[in-house]
Amino acid sequence: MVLRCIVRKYVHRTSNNKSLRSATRGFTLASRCNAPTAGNEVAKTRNLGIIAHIDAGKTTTTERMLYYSGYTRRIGDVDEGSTVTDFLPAERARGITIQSAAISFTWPPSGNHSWLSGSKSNEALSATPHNINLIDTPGHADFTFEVLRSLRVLDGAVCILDGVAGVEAQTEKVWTQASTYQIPRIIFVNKLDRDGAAFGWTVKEIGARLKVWPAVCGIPWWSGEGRLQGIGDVVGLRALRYADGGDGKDVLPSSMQQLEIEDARFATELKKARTALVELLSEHDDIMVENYLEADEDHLAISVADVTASLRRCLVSQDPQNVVPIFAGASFRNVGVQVLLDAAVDLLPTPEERPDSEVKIGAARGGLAKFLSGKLTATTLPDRAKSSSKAVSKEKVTYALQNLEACALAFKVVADARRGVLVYVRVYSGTIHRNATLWNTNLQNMERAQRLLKMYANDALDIESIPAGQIGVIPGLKFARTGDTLVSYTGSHPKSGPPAPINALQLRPIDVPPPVFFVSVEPSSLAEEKHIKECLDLLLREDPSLHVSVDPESGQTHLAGMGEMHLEIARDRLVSDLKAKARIGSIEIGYREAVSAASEHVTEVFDREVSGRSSKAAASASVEPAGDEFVAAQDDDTHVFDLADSNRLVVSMPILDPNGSSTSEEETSLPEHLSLTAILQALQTGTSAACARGPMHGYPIHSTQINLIFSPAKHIFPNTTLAALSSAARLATQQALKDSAKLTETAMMEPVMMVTISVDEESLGAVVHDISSARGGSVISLGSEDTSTSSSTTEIDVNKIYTPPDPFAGEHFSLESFGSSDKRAAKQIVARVPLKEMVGYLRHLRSLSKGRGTFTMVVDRFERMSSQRQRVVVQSLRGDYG
Ligand SMILES: Nc1nc2c(ncn2[C@@H]2O[C@H](COP(=O)(O)OP(=O)(O)OP(=O)(O)O)[C@@H](O)[C@H]2O)c(=O)[nH]1
Repeated sequence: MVLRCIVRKYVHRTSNNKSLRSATRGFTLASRCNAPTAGNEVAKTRNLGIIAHIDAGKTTTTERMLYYSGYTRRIGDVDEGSTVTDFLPAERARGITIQSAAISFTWPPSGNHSWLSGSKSNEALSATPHNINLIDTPGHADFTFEVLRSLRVLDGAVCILDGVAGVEAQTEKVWTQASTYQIPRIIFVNKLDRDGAAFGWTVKEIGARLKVWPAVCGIPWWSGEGRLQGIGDVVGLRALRYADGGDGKDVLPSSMQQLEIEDARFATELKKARTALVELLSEHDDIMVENYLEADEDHLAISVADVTASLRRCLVSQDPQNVVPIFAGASFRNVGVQVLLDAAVDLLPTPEERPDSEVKIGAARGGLAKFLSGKLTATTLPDRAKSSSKAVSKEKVTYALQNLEACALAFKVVADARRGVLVYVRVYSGTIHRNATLWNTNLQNMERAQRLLKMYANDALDIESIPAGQIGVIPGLKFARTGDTLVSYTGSHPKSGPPAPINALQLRPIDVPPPVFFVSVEPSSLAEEKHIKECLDLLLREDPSLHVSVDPESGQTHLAGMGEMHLEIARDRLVSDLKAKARIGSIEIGYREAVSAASEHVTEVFDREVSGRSSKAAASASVEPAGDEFVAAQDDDTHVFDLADSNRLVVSMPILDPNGSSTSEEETSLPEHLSLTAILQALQTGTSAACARGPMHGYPIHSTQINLIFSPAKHIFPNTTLAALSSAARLATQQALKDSAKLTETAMMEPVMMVTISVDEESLGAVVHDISSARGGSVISLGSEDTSTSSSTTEIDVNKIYTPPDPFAGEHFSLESFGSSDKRAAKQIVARVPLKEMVGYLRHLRSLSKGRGTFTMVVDRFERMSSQRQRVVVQSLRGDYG
C-alpha cells in the first residue's frame, strides 16, 4: 500500500519514466561489470567486526563461522572454554572476550561454493569465495576503548543481539560508536531457541532505540511447541529447516509452494515479510521502485538479486545508515549462521567502498586520499614552516609521496605464548613486503618486518606481502605498539626515517581516555624487578589504555587503567600469563591534584654524571591553575602543548628558526647537537614526569599550566644533553608545584562518570532515588528510548515497523502494547555520578531491580572535590575512619 503511494509519487516525479528504466538497467549492468573478478583481491575482502552487548553470543557465533568455513573441525564451546577466539587463559576462565582476536577465513569455502546446494544464483557475491578478516570485539563496558580501537579498522560489522534481552545498554553504546566511524551494520537476533525469545519485540526495539529502520530479512520458524526449527529467508522466499540437534550443516530448503503444504501459516507470514521488505526498501532506494514496476507491482516477483542489490545500496551508500538488515537464528543451536555469513559477503562493503580514512599530520587532519595526492599538507603547514628555510615545499612533498610504498596501522599487539609478540596491521595504501623496513611515525624509530603472517583460527601462514585493504600480522617487532602508524618508504634514512610530512603521518588516531583506577605493583624480590618491567612494557604495547608510572619518592610502580575489570585482567595477565612474580595492591581510585595558586618562577640546575659523562642543564618554571579560556600568544616565541590530564605546557623562548639559529641579535643560537624540536620534546617529557605526582597527596597533577622560560644563554651549557634538559625541566616544575602548594593547598579532583542505567519501570523510582541521594549523583535525563544515546536523527514510527508475531514470548512482550506499557529494561537514567560511589554498583543495582538492571559508564570529567568530601576521602585513604 505504502509502495503504491511511492510509485505514484515516483512516476509523477519522473517526466520520462522509460528513460529512467533504461538508466536503471545501465546501473545494474555497470554494477555487474564492477563485480569482483578472480584477480580483484580487495573486492573479495570483507574486514568485519562483531559487536554486541556482553553475552549476546559473539564468541559462540564466531566459532560456528570458523567451523562452517572449514577452519576448525569441531565447534568450540564458550562454556567449556574451548573456543578459538577467546584465547587468553583469563578470557577462557571468565567466558568473556577481552582482546580482539583477528582471524581470517574464506566464505563460502573454496571448492564448495554454496553451503546449500543448488540454492544460489551465480550472480550473488556469496556464490564465490571471499576472504573474511574477522575481528571479535569485547562486549564489557570496561573495554570500550578496545572496541573503538578495533572499530576503526573495520569496513562493516555484524551486531549480535540476544533475542530474549533485546537491545541492551552496551549495544546502544557500541552502535553509536560504529555510527561515528560510519560503519555499515547488519543485525543478527540470536538465542531465538531460548524460552521467552521475542523476535518481533526486539525488531521494534531496534527501530525505537537504535533509531534505524529494520529491514527484516530473516524470521524465526518455530514449531507448534515453540522449538526453533529453522528460519524463513525473506529475501530468497524460502524456508530453511535445520536438522534437530545437528551441527547446522544439514539444512533442508523449502520453496514457497512446498511451504504452503508444510506450514501454510508460516508461508503467509513469509510473504508478509517480503512485502514489508520491498516496501521499506522502496522508501530508501529509487531503484527498488523501478524493480517493483518492472515486476508488475508484485512484491514477491522481484528477484533475489534485485532485493539483495537494493539492501547493499542502502548499506554501502547511506550515511547515516537508516536501514539495517535483520537476520534471525540461534548460534548455540547452529541455526542461521551460514545465512548471516552470506549476508556479510553480499551486503557489507569492500575496503574500496569505504569513505576516505582519517589521518593526522601534526595539527592537520584530513583524508588519506587527500594526503596521498599532496593536497592535505600543502594547505595545512603552519605559516612559520612555510616561510622558513626548512619549509617543506610542495615539490618536495610530491616527490616524497612518490616514494611511499605503504602505510599501515598497527591496530593490535598481542604477546602470543607460542609465536611471541604479534603486531596485527591493517594496510591502508600500497603493499607491505616481507623484509620491508617500517618507520614508526609515533615512536620515530625503524624496524624490519622479517616475516609476515596471515592468521587462520589456530594456524598462521607465512605470506610474502600484505596489500592495501588487508589485515595481516608482523611477528618479531620489538617496539611497535597498538595504535602506531607504520610506513614503508623507499630510501628511508635509518635514523631520521622518511622525509616530512610522511614521518609524521598518523592513521586514524584516537584519543586514549584517562585512567581512573590504579594498583601498585611491587616485585616480590629485587631479582624480579627487570622481568616485571619487561612484562609491564609488553602490557603497555598491547593496551595503550593502561598507564605505568613510577613514584620518584617511594619508587613504587603504579599500573592505572579504565575500570576495575580492566585492571583485574591486566593483573591476571601479568601474574598468570606473563609469570611476573609481583605483589599487586588492591584496586584504588585514581584521584588527581590541581594547583590552586600561581607560583613564582623558580630556576633549577641539573648537574650530574650520567653514564660516566657529566651533563648539565637548567630550567625556569612556574605553575598556575589552567583556565579554560587560554588564548595562546600569537608571537613566534611561544610554544604551547596540551599534556595529559588537561595540563598545559607553555614554553617561552627567544625567536629561533627551525635550525635553532637566533633571529635576534641579542640572543644565543642553539648548539649544533641540539635541535629545536628535540629540545621542545625533552621539555615536554620532563614536565610530564613532574606532573605524575602532586605535592600534597601524590596523585597526578590535573588542570595545571606549567610555564617554562627557555633561553639558550642561561639554560644550556657546553655539556648539556637532552636528558639533562628534561631532568632540569622536571626539577623546576616539581619545585614550582611545591611552592604553589605552600601558598594554597592543592585541591583534590575526582573522576565523575557519565552513567547510563537501564531498568524496568517498576524499579525506576528506587534507582533514581539511590543515585541522587545516596550516591550524590545528578540525574541528567530520565525516560524511555527517546533518551537513547544513538547518534542517528532518523525519526522512526515503531507502528510502521513490520514484525512477525511472537507466539512464545510471554505476556510482557505483547507487540500491540510496545511503547506504551511495561517493558523490559526500557527506562533509561542518564546521570553524572562520582566514580567512588559507583564502585561495586552492579550488585546494588541488581538488588534494586530484581536482577534486571544494567548500566554502562564512561569518564565524563575530573571535578574538584568539596573540602568536606576531600576530607572524607583522605581520611579513608589513611585508614582513619574516626
Ligand atoms: N540458548 C542459547 N544460548 C546461547 C546462544 N548463543 C550463545 N549462547 C550462550 O550465551 C552465553 C554467552 O555466549 P558468548 O558467545 O560467550 O557471548 P559473547 O557475546 O562472546 O560474550 P563476551 O565475550 O563476554 O562479550 C554462553 O553461555 C553461550 O553458550 C544461543 O543461540 N542460544
